[in-house]
Amino acid sequence: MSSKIWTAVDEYIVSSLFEADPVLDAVLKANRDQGLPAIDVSAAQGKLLSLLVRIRGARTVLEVGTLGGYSTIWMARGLPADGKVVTLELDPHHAKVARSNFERAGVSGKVDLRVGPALQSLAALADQNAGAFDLIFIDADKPNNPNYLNWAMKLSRSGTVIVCDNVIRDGAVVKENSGDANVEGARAAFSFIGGEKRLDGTAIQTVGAKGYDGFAIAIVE
Ligand SMILES: C[S@@+](CC[C@H](N)C(=O)[O-])C[C@H]1O[C@@H](n2cnc3c(N)ncnc32)[C@H](O)[C@@H]1O
Repeated sequence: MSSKIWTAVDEYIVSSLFEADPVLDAVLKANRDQGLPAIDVSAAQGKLLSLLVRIRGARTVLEVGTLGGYSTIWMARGLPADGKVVTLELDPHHAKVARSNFERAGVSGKVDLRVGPALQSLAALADQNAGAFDLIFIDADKPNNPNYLNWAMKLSRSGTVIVCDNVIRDGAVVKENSGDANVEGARAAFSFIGGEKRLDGTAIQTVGAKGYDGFAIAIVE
């Protein structure tokens, strides 16, 4: 089974279930034209995030790792009119592209984009009593996964849903001492979720246009 068929099935999912979406197509085009790496979530994954926001009845979302705002837009679309996504991005160029994408998608009023190292932005959010968030999506530098999960616990309440992306990594997650900091970050996410009594979680392996990976999902008890 090759990644070609995974991509074809992703295209089938999108063409069967989604309306044509020139805005999101333009967002992805802008991201590539502006030199951002193609590490946005897939359309099927973005829709899942949007559905999770709706299923949770979330009004407030925290995202760690904006890139060009593709996943942010999907989640913003799942929120009610007065809902808010706070999204954190290190790279000023990514943030600039994301801002113009939020305008393009008509979600600027729902998005609070904060530029800088996420650990600093998270500390500032805690100082400002900005939590508790209803859903938290962690998708930034993977070695910091346990630090982000630690902040997520502080910025959550009972019922908060936490999603952590890229935790399977072509199956390398099962390797101890892989020497790969991203794999170690994925394993650290599992250790954190498994070791935190207030979290009840699982992880789902996925294949698709983005290859073989997966996400962890947990709820705060
Ligand atoms: C995988 S991309 C995010 C993709 C985005 N969630 C999407 O699906 O459209 C990861 C992003 O995290 C950002 N990032 C990396 N380290 C960071 C840090 N320490 N603080 C904040 N953002 C960081 C990167 O610049 C990159 O834009």
